[in-house]
Parts: sequence; C-alpha cells; structure tokens
Amino acid sequence: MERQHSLSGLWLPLITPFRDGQLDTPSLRRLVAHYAAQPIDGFILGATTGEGMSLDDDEIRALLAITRAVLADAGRPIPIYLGLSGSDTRKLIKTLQHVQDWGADGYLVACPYYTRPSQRGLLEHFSALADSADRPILIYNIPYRTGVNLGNETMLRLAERTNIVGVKDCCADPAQTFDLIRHKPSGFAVLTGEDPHFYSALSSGADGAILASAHVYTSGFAGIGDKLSAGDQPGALADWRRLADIPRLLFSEPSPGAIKHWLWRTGLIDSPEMRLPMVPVSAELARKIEAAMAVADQP
Ligand SMILES: O=C(O)C1=N[C@H](C(=O)O)C[C@H](O)C1
Repeated sequence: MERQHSLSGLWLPLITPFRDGQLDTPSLRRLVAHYAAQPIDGFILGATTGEGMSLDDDEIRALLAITRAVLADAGRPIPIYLGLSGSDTRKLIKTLQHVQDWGADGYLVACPYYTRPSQRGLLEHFSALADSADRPILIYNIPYRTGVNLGNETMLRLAERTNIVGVKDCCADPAQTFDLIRHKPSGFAVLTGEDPHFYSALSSGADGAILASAHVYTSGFAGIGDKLSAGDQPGALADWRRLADIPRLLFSEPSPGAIKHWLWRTGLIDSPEMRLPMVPVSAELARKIEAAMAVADQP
C-alpha cells in the first residue's frame, strides 16, 4: 500500500491575525516569516486555532496564497494543510471540489459535529470524502468539540485508505490513543492535538503533534520531540517540566485568545482581535500571560 505521504514532527495550527475586522495581511506575512525560521514541519491553516469557522472564501484563499509565498521566499516549502469541517457529507464533498485549486497540500477534516452519527455513519462519511478528495486527508478526532468519538476500529478501517494519511488525535483518552498507536499501519500518522498530553503522547509513540501552544517557545517544543527521537528521554522530560504550564495557561480561556494576546505583546501581530463569538482574553489572564512572558527560564 503506497501512501500519498507520511506526516510527522511538529505542525503549527497558525492563528489568523485580524485588524479592524479584516484579515491582517502584514501581520500574517510577519508571522509566517517568523515561523519559517523555526523548526516546524508543517502548517495547518483555518483550523480551530485559525478561527476557520469565521473565515470567508476570499480570506482562506489569501491565507493560503500568502503563506505559500512567504515560505517560498524563505526557502522553506513545508506542507500546508487546510482545516475543513461540516456535518453534511454531500456539502463537504462539494467543498473539497471547491477548494481544490486553492493551493493546500492536504486537508484536516473534523468529524461531523452536532448530529452525533454512528460509527458506520462516520466510516461512510470519511470514505466518501476520501473517494472525492484530490489531496490527502488527516482526520481530526475531537469528541469534546464535535460530540462524537471516532473509535479505533473505525479509524483502523479508514487507515487502510492510502489518502487518509493520519489523525489529529484529540480523543482525550490516553488508552484509546495508545491502542491506536499500537495497532495502526505504518505510514498512518498519529499526531496529538492535546497540548497538555504532548510529552506523554510522543513518549507513547505518537508520530508528532499539531500544537497551538508551539506558537510560543517553538524550538523548545520541537526540541522535546527531537530529544525523544534521539533516545534522550531524561533531557526531553526536563524540558517538558519547564514547558508543561504553558499549554495550561494558553488554554485557560477559549483558544486562541491567549495565544493572540502573547503574540501581540511580542509584536508579531498588530492586534489580538478575535471574531465573535470568540472574544479577547480577560484582564486577569492578560496579566498572567505578561508575567509568563517575563520568565526567561524556558528551553
Ligand atoms: O487548531 C487546531 O487544529 C488545534 N486544535 C486544538 C483545539 O483547539 O482543541 C488544539 C491544538 O493545539 C490545535
């Protein structure tokens, strides 16, 4: 079975900068240039962290085009996946056709939300998407957001398809994650999207992570993966002990408010603006973030 490609390492689900209600393209260029110089292995655009649900088609096309161009200028042609979601299989198939010339290398597709389909429904849903997609699909299993858990039996059947290249695993059940890692076929990637479980997922054999927290201390998070791959478990654990409070802080109010606040305070973006129903962080969290930013002792 020849897979379209295999995914691993640290992927960044990029925030989408806004200013005065518009996509803030100068900030976007600055951000992408910054992360192009960091040890990341791929970008996800327009997913949860990227506030994809509140972006229109023109904005998504601009996001993809600008990110691609800045990466090319930086000489770092890393893959770019686009976040997609929906609960109507037919509409999602049309969306896949609609976006096919927009320049994504693959799609991160969330489980259908709200309607809570059965495992058979999920199997048929993702099979139909895989049949019509022209690029690889990474499944996004996040039951606490969608209301439905794609179980391992179903996942392993989907993993037989060559263009379903992996899962962004946010099932929040370490036993389910570990069983999936144990039984998955080679080339099917398990990338954790549970920021607090980053170290434990990688230690259990996950192939990598899609980690919103890695907007800050990017090389520190990447270094933990590198150390584990090199067999330096004590070094990785020591680094994780220093970084483990960061995800907790960044997710203490609905994400990506805290990340945007941090990036704004460092000057990487011009505004911490969010689109409703998401709102910027409270004054109390802003104070905590600024205190954390002042701590220099991070890997
Ligand atoms: O944007 C994403 O994709 C991510 N989603 C997760 C979530 O917000 O629940 C977290 C992960 O770090 C990235």
